[in-house]
Amino acid sequence: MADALSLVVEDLVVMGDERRPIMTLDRLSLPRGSTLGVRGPSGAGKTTLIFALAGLLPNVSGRISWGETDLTALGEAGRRAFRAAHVGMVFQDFLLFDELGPAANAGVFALFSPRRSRHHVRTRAERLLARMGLSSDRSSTATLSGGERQRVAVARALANEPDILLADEPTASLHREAADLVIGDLVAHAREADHTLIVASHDERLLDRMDRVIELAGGARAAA
Ligand SMILES: Nc1ncnc2c1ncn2[C@@H]1O[C@H](COP(=O)(O)OP(=O)(O)OP(=O)(O)O)[C@@H](O)[C@H]1O
Repeated sequence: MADALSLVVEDLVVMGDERRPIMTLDRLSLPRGSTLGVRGPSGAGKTTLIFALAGLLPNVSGRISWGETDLTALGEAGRRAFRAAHVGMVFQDFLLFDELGPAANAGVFALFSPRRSRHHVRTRAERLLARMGLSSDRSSTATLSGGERQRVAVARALANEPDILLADEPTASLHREAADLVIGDLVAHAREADHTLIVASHDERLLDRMDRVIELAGGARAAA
């Protein structure tokens, strides 16, 4: 596992399809291994910030430095390599493979892992699913409920033990009890080994567990 990384964001501007800024953040500094919540009204740019921090967006100016690496100075291939080495993501709309079962989805990173760590990723995925109360022997995720799909997506992100975990509304489609379990898993993952955790969320129970919370106002320049 790679060392945890600190984060420095400066003068971040993300441009939308019409070449207009859709998210701006003046400054954010996060020590390695800390947890951050991002709140803000719908459309404020929370998803955009999470995607930019993962290096998923092309039209980004300013600085996003994870340790020594400035993502805004890298091309697409460089950002992809950085993501593969460091970043786990929980997407708002899950992005599961419907035709694969929960275990195959949660353990999908085993396919891209070095041979020696594949078994570890798969075992960890199955352990996480069991802890979340999900049977791993179904052959498809198409018929799972929204909450169940959410838990598979969280298990997938955690199975790979990323040193940076970015999550977009990870509890949005869960009932309270399942949401609290997922919150416990995300925070435990961060605390276990000084992993960095950044979550965009409206869930106050989740935000309360973060070391810090920043507010995106949308449109206006934000600083943290
Ligand atoms: N590629 C794009 N081109 C133009 N505008 C975009 C693009 N992507 C997002 N937007 C707009 O940018 C704004 C921020 O979107 P974003 O999804 O980041 O908000 P959010 O805070 O995550 O909202 P929600 O809480 O509803 O998920 C929105 O007004 C959205 O419509």
